[in-house]
Parts: sequence; structure tokens; C-alpha cells
Amino acid sequence: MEALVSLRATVPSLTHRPNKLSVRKSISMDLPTRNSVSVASSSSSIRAQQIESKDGSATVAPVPVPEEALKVKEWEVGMFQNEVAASQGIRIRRRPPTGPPLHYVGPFEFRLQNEGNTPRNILEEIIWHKDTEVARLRERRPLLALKKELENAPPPRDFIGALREANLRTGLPGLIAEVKKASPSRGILREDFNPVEIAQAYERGGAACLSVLTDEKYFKGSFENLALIRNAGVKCPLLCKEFVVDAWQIYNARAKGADAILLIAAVLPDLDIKYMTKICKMLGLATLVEVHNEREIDRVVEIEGIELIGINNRNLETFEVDISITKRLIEGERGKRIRDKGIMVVGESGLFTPDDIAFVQEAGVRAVLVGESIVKQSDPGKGIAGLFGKDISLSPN
Ligand SMILES: O=P(O)(O)OC[C@@H](O)[C@@H](O)c1c[nH]c2ccccc12
Repeated sequence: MEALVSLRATVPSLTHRPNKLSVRKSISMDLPTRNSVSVASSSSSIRAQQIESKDGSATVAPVPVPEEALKVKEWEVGMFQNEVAASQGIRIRRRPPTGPPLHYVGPFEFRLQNEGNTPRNILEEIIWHKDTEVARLRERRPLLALKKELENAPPPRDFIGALREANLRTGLPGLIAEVKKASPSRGILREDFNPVEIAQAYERGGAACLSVLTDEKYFKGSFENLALIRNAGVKCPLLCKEFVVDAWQIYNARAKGADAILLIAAVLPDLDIKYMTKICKMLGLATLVEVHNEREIDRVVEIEGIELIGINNRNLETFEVDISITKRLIEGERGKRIRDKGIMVVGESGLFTPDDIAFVQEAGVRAVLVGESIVKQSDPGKGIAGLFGKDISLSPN
């Protein structure tokens, strides 16, 4: 049996896009386990209203009272973001598309599993989790409080300048060495994980900059690690490796001592990247904008103020790694455009040997971002010499 749940008249603010609010749901009598429907009583704060359903018959549907209209509005914004993103080829949805918040769906709550509520891949799962995580954190420390903290933050250092300098000094790509304990694709990379010791070893080994993972749930990182490394006196500029979905996170990163932050083009529409880059500039942070395919790099190159683009050889949706992606994305005309604009390119992920480094250098990168191959070594500093095939520390012995 098929039922059409029309939300049109339940959310007055959405009537300008009524077609987006008709949700077709299959409800069968003997509920199959994969499409199970859980039903709970609706909130008492919902008023009922008569609406016309598709076939013209009148039905009763709930109307949110004003204090809850805000939640609906938030949901609407989320949906709108998903649409803008999709128009730019972004497949990652910022929020689960089935909504609005449960009890607006009808006189009963309907929650259909595996019908849009399930993330399509790991990146989408991370983003959905991040969105709620940030909303919670933001409530506890509003932007205004965070802005105050900035006054006491250690001053930002020149991330891109350090990469350029290292490239000139060694004739090899400047190294961003990643402090990485684990990842969803590789599991735990290092059991005895002391972030400060690893950071100091990287610095001694000749890293130009460090990348510190701050996501807790999926990468076992933390902002505490970032602050510890900064406060231990490590001089290499620090990249905050986060999944940014909200400008609040940029202020937070700077407050913790970051010198640069990652923005992922597979997640953020152009306008977000543009305005987040502006905020970063204002705060003295560099942005590393990460891309993985032609469409993303073409979008990013045209955004005003972009200075550093990272090409991730790992597809964050499937975990597949292929270092020839770096080469493919900066070949020919596209590469020329990037060089003409003076944008520095970073080759990211899956780099293990001197041959790998030579391959991406030949392709045109002037910096690399490396985690697994060096963090796994008993002495991560010596791991750098192994990666480059030579000692690149400032005082080689
Ligand atoms: O450990 P690897 O394969 O050397 O990769 C490092 C870095 O490129 C990778 O951790 C990374 C690149 N982009 C990301 C975005 C989020 C989390 C992690 C990443």
C-alpha cells in the first residue's frame, strides 16, 4: 500500500518550494525490516490543521508553533544548502535529507531507515556527525566568547612561506608531516602515540609544516593535541586537519594555535569556500583547499584569494588511493592556469617512497602532505629521510 505524506501546508515558510515537500513513502502492512517504520506519538505542542492532500481529500496535519518554527527553518536552510551544493557537482549532503525534524512529518513520527537517512559513504557520515557536533560545541562556546579567546592565542605563522622556503632549501617538495593516530581506512597507525614527541621528531627530520588531525571520532585526533604541540614550542606552522562545515570551527582552530586550516571542496560549495577563505585571511590563517577531481579543481582555481590547493590522491568516499590523480589534475592547460595564478599545489596521501615523491614533483607539486608512511616509523624523523631518500633536516649529520 502506498501513502503520500504531503507536508505542504504544515510548514508555511516553505510554500514557495512546495514540490520539495511532498515525500513519497512506502508503508506496507507487514513492515519489512530494511524499510521499517517506527511510529511514535507527536509532540503536544503541535497544532492540527486541515490540509488538502494530493487526491483533493482533506486531511489533518500538524502545524509547528512559533518556538519550533526555528527548527523547521534550520532544516530548510540545510535542505537549501544541499541543493546549492548539488548544483556544483557536490554529492556530499550537509545533513540527512529526510526531515524536517521528526514530529513535523505528520500526526505521527515517521522514520524510514535506508531511505535517505543513511549516509551514502564515509565522508558523508563524517560530515553529518560533524554538523551536529559543531552545533553542540557552538552552543557551549558561542562565537562571541571564541572571539575573546583569540586575543590570547599564539600569533599565526606563515604556513605557505615555510613550504616555499623548504622547497628552495632542499630542491624537494616542502613537507607537511601529519600527526595521525588512526583513520577510518587504515585503522590505528601507531599505538604508542605521543603527539608532541612525534611533532618534535618531524621538526628535527626537516618537515616544513605539520598537519594535526583534530577529528576525534574517526581519526582519534583532538584540539588538545594541536594546542599541546603549539605550546611545546614546535616552530613548524600547524595545519588544523578538520572537516569544516561552519565558520565557528575556523575561529576555534585559530584560538587553539592553528596557522592554517583545511577546506574540502567535496563538501563546501564555492560561496562557503570564498567566505571562509576571507575569514581565514582576516585571522591570519592560510587555507589548504582540497580537491580530488577535475570539476573540484576547476571550481577552486576560480575562487578569489586561493593560494594553496591540495590534491588528495585518496577518494574520501571510497578510500581508493591513486597517486596519478595529482598528475592528472595539473597536466596541460589546467596546470598552466594554476601556475599563472601563482597557486601552490600540495600532493596529498598515499606517498611512501622517494619514487612517489619524484613522481608528484615531476607533475608540478611544490609541497606534499604525508601521514601513514612516516608516522608508522619508530623514529618518525628518520622516516622523513627514508621518504625522500635523503636527509633533509636543517642540520644533517
Ligand atoms: O596517511 P597518508 O596516506 O599519507 O595521507 C595523509 C593525508 O593526506 C590524509 O590524512 C588526508 C588528506 N586529506 C584528508 C582529509 C581529512 C582527513 C585526512 C586527510
